[in-house]
Order: sequence, then structure tokens, then C-alpha cells
Amino acid sequence: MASVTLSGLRKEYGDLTAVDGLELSIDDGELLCLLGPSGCGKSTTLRMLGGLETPTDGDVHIGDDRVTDQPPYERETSMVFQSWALFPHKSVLENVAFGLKMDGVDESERDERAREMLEVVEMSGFADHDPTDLSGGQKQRVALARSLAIEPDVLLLDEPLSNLDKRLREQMQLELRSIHDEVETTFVHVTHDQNEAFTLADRIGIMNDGQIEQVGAPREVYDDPVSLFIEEFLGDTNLVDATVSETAETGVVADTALGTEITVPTGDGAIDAGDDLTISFRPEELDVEHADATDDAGPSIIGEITDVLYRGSSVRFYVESAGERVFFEQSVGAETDFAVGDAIAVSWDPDDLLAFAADGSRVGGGVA
Ligand SMILES: Nc1ncnc2c1ncn2[C@@H]1O[C@H](COP(=O)(O)OP(=O)(O)OP(=O)(O)O)[C@@H](O)[C@H]1O
Repeated sequence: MASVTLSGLRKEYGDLTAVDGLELSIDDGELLCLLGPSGCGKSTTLRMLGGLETPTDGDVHIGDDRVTDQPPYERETSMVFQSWALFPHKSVLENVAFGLKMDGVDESERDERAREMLEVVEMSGFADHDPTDLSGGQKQRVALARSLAIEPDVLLLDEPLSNLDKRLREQMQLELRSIHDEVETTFVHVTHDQNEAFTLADRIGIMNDGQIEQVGAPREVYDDPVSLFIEEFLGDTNLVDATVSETAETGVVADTALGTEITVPTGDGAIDAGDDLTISFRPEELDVEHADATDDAGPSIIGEITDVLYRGSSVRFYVESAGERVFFEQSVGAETDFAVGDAIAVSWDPDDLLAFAADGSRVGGGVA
């Protein structure tokens, strides 16, 4: 395994800048997910790391070696693609041993290493099978074993699970995590699926417009996002427009589109009266009660339930107040008996709110 450093990495295709001065350090043995919406430059970044694309500018280091100008076969990397790309006329074992054969490893040793890798991916019983007989999940395991067999310092995975159905994808996410822990290789995994990144990653690098916007452990980026883009991208949330009416050292008071004043803790006083804010209320952090039952003296809004949506394991309630809609969710079985038309009180802990400035940067709330 090895660390990876990407510095000032840029890739232009004609007038289009796909990767825009990206900076990222990945630790030795880490499982880092590059997460972001379609077209933000994840695959291009991964391909530059593997030598399949030449950067327009910037550098790639693997360990202490500058590999920016090296072709893929000279780098200690191996790539797993979304399409499994197995050789149809070779057995599973021959597929897994292929890279070792190319490296000139003799037959008995490559056989032994390929069998070991099939064991790691729990496909030992399939060594003599033809890949065309395998299911999608099995093919992906063989592709993984083939990439791992050459013992790369860094394994690059480009949306490897996206061709699998939901159940298999979730199972493979857990398996991939345990394979990573077993083989002790640095993994860089590209995905646009937030849940996949949360399940797999030691740290997530969230990309936006060709740059890394935030890097951190899953919990950290979810609870403490640096921007409105990340807050929205990582999960459903209520966003409410507000204007700052008063500032103090510890926080600001804002008039919101909900018709109520909200106090948000802020950091270093970078906000002025009159500034526009967007305030985010995560649906799981709202407290709700029937309006006539509340004795809550804290901040709250009174609204009316307009829709109740069953979503499998949870129920989502929409509430209208002052012409704005907010929603909250409760687990099925633990949901309150609210019905459409009920008047309810929605309250929150000011520490759970997040506030963002007009340019999308985080200016307050949460644990920041
Ligand atoms: N070979 C190429 N020639 C021209 N433009 C390209 C090329 N490869 C990628 N791009 C463009 O660069 C941008 C980033 O593409 P990239 O595939 O890296 O994004 P991504 O985040 O991996 O997206 P997705 O999740 O959809 O694969 C996109 O606008 C894409 O159209």
C-alpha cells in the first residue's frame, strides 16, 4: 500500500475544465471515496491517478514517487471498472491470473496467488467456471480479485457496483469494506451514491466542479458541512430563506420566510445585519407535537400537515406554515398519529441548525 498526493491537478478538454486545480492527500491503506454529482470530474481524477489520462497541469505522487508522466503499467496501481471486462474464453482462474502472467510470474506461483485472491472474494468454488456463467455480483468479485492479484499499492475503483441491483450493491459494499481491511491496500473508490460512500469510506472527498470541496470522515461531512452544496448533496433537508436582523458575538437573529425569528449560533462575526442567509433544518432533527399539546417555550412554528407519505421504513410529513413547506420524518412504527389537516408545533434545537451565506459558504450553526 502507499499514500497518494494529488497537487494542483488540472485536466482540460478543449474549452472544458474537467478537473480544476484539485488538491488531495490520501493516507497509506486508507479507503477514500470520491463522491460528487455526475460530471464533476471524479472519473477524470481517478484516471489521472492511474495514468489513463495525462494531466494538463499539476502532479500525482504515489508514496514519494512522482508518477505524473508514467504510463499506467509503470505505476503500482490497478483499476476496477464499472463494466467487468472479463475475458470470456478464459476460466475464472485464468482471468484472475492474467495480470500476473503479463508480469512474468511463473505458472505455479500465479496459480497459487490467483486461488488466494479467489478465496478473499469468496469465489474459490468457481475457479474453473467460464465468466459468462456468472451473475453480475460474481463477475464483479472476479474483476476485483484480478485487480488485487497483482498486489497494487493503490486500487482504483470506478463506480464498480453501479451495474448491480440495489440489494446486491449493498451486500457488495460491505464485502468490499471487509476485503479492503483484509488486503491492506489503499483504495480510491469513485461513486455518485452518498449511501455507498457512507458505508464504505474511511474518508469521503466531496467533489464539485472539478475541485474537492471537503474531505472528512462520513459523520464529519454530514454533521459539519462547509457549504450549502454539501449539505444538500448529502441528504434531504429543509432550506429556508432568512435575513439577518441582529448580530451578537455568539450568534445572529434572522427573520425567516417561515414568519418566525430564528437564532443561529455563528462563529467569528463575519455576518452583518441585512445579510441573506439560507437556514437548513434536517428533517430528523425537528421535534413535533400537536399544536394544542405544546408547552414548548423554545423556538417553534405552528403549521398544518398537508401530506403524509409512506416511504417504506419511514413516514414523511409535510407541514405548511406562512406559505412555506417543511417536512420531517419518523420511523414506521414510531410515527405520531398526525393526519392531514392537523395543526402541529415544530420546534428545534438552535445548535442543530446550519446557516449558509448567499455565496453558499457555511457561516453558522451545528458543531462548527
Ligand atoms: N475524453 C473526454 N473528452 C471530452 N470531455 C470529457 C472527456 N472525459 C470527460 N469529459 C468531460 O469532463 C467532465 C468530467 O467528466 P468525468 O467523467 O470525470 O465526471 P464524473 O464526475 O466521473 O461523472 P459521472 O459520475 O457521470 O461519470 C464532464 O463534463 C465530461 O463530459
